[in-house]
Formats: sequence, structure tokens, C-alpha cells
Amino acid sequence: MRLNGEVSCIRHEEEEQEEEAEERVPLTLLAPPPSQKLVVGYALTSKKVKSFLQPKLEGLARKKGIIFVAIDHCQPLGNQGPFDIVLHKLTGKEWQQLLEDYWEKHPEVTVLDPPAAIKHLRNRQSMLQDVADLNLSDCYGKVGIPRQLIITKDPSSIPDAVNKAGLSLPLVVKPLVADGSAKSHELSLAYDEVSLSKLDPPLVLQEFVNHGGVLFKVYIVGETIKVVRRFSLPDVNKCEPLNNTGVFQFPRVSCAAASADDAELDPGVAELPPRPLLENLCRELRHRLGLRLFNIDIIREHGTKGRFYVIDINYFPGKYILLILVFLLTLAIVKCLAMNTYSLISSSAWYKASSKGDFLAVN
Ligand SMILES: O=P(O)(O)O[C@@H]1[C@@H](O)[C@H](OP(=O)(O)O)[C@@H](OP(=O)(O)O)[C@@H](O)[C@H]1OP(=O)(O)O
Ligand SMILES: Nc1ncnc2c1ncn2[C@@H]1O[C@H](COP(=O)(O)OP(=O)(O)O)[C@@H](O)[C@H]1O
Ligand SMILES: [Mg+2]
Ligand SMILES: [Mg+2]
Repeated sequence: MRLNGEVSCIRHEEEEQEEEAEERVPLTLLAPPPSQKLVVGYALTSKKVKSFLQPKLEGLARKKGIIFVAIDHCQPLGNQGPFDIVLHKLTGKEWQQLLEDYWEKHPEVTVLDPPAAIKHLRNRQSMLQDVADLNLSDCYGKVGIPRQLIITKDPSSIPDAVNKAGLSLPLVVKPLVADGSAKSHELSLAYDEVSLSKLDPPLVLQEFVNHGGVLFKVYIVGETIKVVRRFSLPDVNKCEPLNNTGVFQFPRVSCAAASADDAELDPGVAELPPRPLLENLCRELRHRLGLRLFNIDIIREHGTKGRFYVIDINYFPGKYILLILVFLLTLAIVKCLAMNTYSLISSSAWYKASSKGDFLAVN
């Protein structure tokens, strides 16, 4: 289903997801009356339009009464639309201001998601703050964040600061800003103190947590969660860090081509995080972050059963777009119900199907 020329195995993976979602979603139950249209205005980068708004998705949406309309993000939104939902993933103060002005005048419009809530994820420090504050611990496990230090200036002071904070090497070096730019994804691993003074702040220095080379991507779409495995960085030998020196750039290891769902893995590494723990975490984060479309990258400390670390949170990620479509459909139906235009029979059938969890099951 992907159109942006990525390797065929990714296309294959997406097609499988699509079929899987189509099997699970009783889409016939989800059709609002044809007269009722839901207008989704979208403001997305061209990259995101390509990956999200594929013709097949648009066609399916149209059949269900959802129309996608491009927003001119340089013009006031009040002169465009009207929209029922605004779906967006754009950075830039001007856009944020336009959207906020529009929302103030049209609070009835569903904005996915509020700009202020998304902004919270554009800084790798504030991004993880809610996970740290939550300090989740129950009988299924414990979820925290790796020990980390924020460096905003003066690289020469880094070795001292790292010592004072008691962080152990190696450290994952991440740009503080996570704005979706290629630069914001340029991460590296620093093995020795001397090299730390050559880094280029603003940065987050995070302790490397061995996790058996597998990370879990948890996609949250409204109330639904979907978990997949991805290959990640291999473990490092922390007993002999001096065997390695310097700073090593590493590529975007969490990219789509590196699915680990079908790989033969050590069961202790491959086992998905316990579902009740994830449900608890996602429910809390949904409320605390005020977001409905996001994903978290979570790792299990190698050798432990239930010690988890959230290392990254992303807004409106590229996968599971059918989940997003179904979410938009639920919003359409809720709107129809509110307007009393949806028949009781079809709504009760839909609610029965959704509450039974017939579709979009977490696995
Ligand atoms: O940062 P990650 O973990 O690689 O997740 C990315 C990320 O959310 C990325 O957004 P951006 O940071 O480039 O804005 C998503 O790209 P799109 O918005 O173009 O879809 C990726 O889809 C995310 O990867 P994944 O879907 O694997 O979580
Ligand atoms: N603290 C950490 N310990 C071990 N590996 C990490 C840590 N932080 C990041 N990684 C690895 O680096 C990858 C990219 O880091 P991440 O914070 O997710 O940045 P991005 O936003 O670019 O995806 C992760 O998918 C994981 O493989
Ligand atoms: Mg990530
Ligand atoms: Mg990220």
C-alpha cells in the first residue's frame, strides 16, 4: 500500500496489515448514512501525504462518508472548510497560530491533536517527563525512562556534568529537538568521556540500556493499542567499555524494514510487554499528554522480566493507517449519533462489535 518507493518487503508488510485490519473491521457496520459526510481537513507534509493519504485509503474513506480536504496552511482556516476534523502534522509557529485561532472560534471541530500537546513531544526532555512522573509499577512490571542529562551549552563541561550525575558510559546522544527533521534523528553512541566534550548541544545524553536488540513499538490510536517488534541496537559490553572509544553515529534502526515480528528470537527478549501493563501505561499517557494519535518506543532491560524503559514518543506515526481510518469513522458515528441522524439498529450493532473487540485487537 506504500507508494513512496520503499523496498518491497515493506509493501508486503503493509498489505498484510491492511488485510488483517480489513478482516477484523466489520466495515459494513461502520457506514454512516450516505447523506452524512464527515469532512477531514488535513495539513501534512508532502512526505506524510504520500505515506498516509494513499488512494486506496481515500477511496475506502469516501465509501464510508469521509472526505479528506487539503488545508492551505498559509490561509486562515475559517475561510476554508467547514471541517469536522482537522488532522495535522506540521511544525512552524505560523501554522500553530492559524490552527489555534481557528479552534478558538470553532471549538466544535475535533483537532487531531491539540498543537500544544504535540509541542510537548518536540523536545526529548519534555517528551518523556510524563513517563517519569507516572513512575508506573504494578505486578506486571515497572516502566521508567533511562537516566539522562540535558545539555544546552558548553560542550567542554559535559564530562564533568556526566560524572556529577553519575551516568555510566556508553551514552546515547540524541538531539534535544525532535521535530521530524533528518537532523533530529541523527543519534550517536558515545563511549568515552573525552569524546563527550566534542558533542554539539543542545542534546540529551541517555544511558544505554541493554535490551537484547529488540524494541517494542506501541501504536496508540484513540483507545486502541497495537504492539509490534522491531530490531534495535545490539547490547553493549558494559564491563569493558574501554575497548571502544569515540562517538559512533548510528542509523535510524527503528525503521519499517527492520520488523522483528517473524524473527527467531530468544523468548525472553521477544515476549511482548504484558498487555495490562501497556494498557495502564497508554491510558495514563493518553490523558497526561492529551494526545490520541501517537506511538511509544519501549524496551525491556535484557535479563529482566518486567523492567521497561520508554525511550521515544512520536506524534501521528506512519504505521497502522487503517486503525486511524477506523478511529475517524468512530468519530463520524459519534457525531451522527449526537445529531440523532444515525439509526438505533446500526449504532447498537456497531457498539456491540466494537465492545466485543472484534476489530483492532491488541496483540
Ligand atoms: O522516531 P521514530 O521512532 O523513528 O518514529 C517515526 C517518526 O514518528 C516519524 O515521524 P517524524 O519524526 O519523521 O515526523 C514517522 O514518520 P511519518 O510521520 O512520515 O510517518 C515514522 O513513521 C515513525 O516511525 P514508525 O512508524 O516506525 O513509528
Ligand atoms: N537509552 C537507550 N538505550 C538503548 N538503545 C536506545 C536508547 N535510546 C535509543 N536507543 C536506540 O536508538 C533508536 C533511536 O532512538 P529514539 O530515541 O527512538 O530516536 P528516534 O526519534 O530518532 O527514533 C531506538 O530505536 C533504539 O534502537
Ligand atoms: Mg524512535
Ligand atoms: Mg522519535
